[in-house]
Amino acid sequence: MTTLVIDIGNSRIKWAIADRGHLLAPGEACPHSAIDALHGHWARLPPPTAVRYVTTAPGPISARVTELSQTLWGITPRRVRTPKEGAGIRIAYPDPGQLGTDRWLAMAGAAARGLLPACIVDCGSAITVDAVNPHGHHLGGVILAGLATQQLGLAQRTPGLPPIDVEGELTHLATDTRTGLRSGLVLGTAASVEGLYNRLQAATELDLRLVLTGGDAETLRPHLPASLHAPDLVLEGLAHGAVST
Ligand SMILES: Nc1ncnc2c1ncn2[C@@H]1O[C@H](COP(=O)(O)OP(=O)(O)OP(=O)(O)O)[C@@H](O)[C@H]1O
Ligand SMILES: CC(C)(CO)[C@@H](O)C(=O)NCCC(=O)O
Ligand SMILES: [K+]
Repeated sequence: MTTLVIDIGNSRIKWAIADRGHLLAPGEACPHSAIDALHGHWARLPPPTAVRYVTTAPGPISARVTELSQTLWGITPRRVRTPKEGAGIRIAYPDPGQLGTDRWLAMAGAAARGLLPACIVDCGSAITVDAVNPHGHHLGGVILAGLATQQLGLAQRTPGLPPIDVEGELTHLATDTRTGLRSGLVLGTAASVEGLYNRLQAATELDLRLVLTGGDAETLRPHLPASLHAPDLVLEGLAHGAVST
């Protein structure tokens, strides 16, 4: 009775096999451009009994994932969508369907791990920062550009600047262009997240646990106070939500 859970983000596809609400070993994240390689990975899996996915980027990639699942196992994957209330989370948006399903699932994953009250920061193509109280009530949140998205923006609008390599020295007092760009990206984004976290703590009057997930969580974490890294929170929420909703 295993379920293949898949998170189709704007940059990458993440997946794992889940059993009764818990993740077994997650697979490697796969860029959209490498989707054909998934066929090879999935063909080696013991056939799942169900396939569930979340997408923030509907279109050809979701269609391709659906086709792979149908070809390999004859299963049409179910797309999960944000409910008003589900998997231990009540959504703050008056129109819950507007909230990215990955955001609901990350909150559900945090609730399932007993991490509430929390400020959940999903560091993907976009960075989302959401506050959830101890009862699983989502209180709201914000969306900003992620690291790769910021890099792309600079590369397009300021083509005279060199490309940014996130590996290397970080300092607020950079004395060369590459260090300044890298430090602005990493330290500047971490400072944004920290500032938002502090403001959310003040606004909600809650002692929120700072929980990081998403592809850039590890890059940002060293520059954030006492944060907890939960690498597969969306997939965990998907595994958990699949059995509880
Ligand atoms: N091996 C890698 N390949 C590509 N991006 C990577 C890799 N490792 C880390 N990243 C970072 O991951 C980020 C994307 O994260 P993630 O895969 O969680 O996003 P996503 O789920 O596709 O996006 P979103 O949920 O916002 O639609 C990029 O900003 C990039 O810097
Ligand atoms: C913000 C992203 C892209 C983050 O993956 C996703 O959650 C999304 O497409 N959200 C829809 C808009 C919203 O959450 O309000
Ligand atoms: K995501």
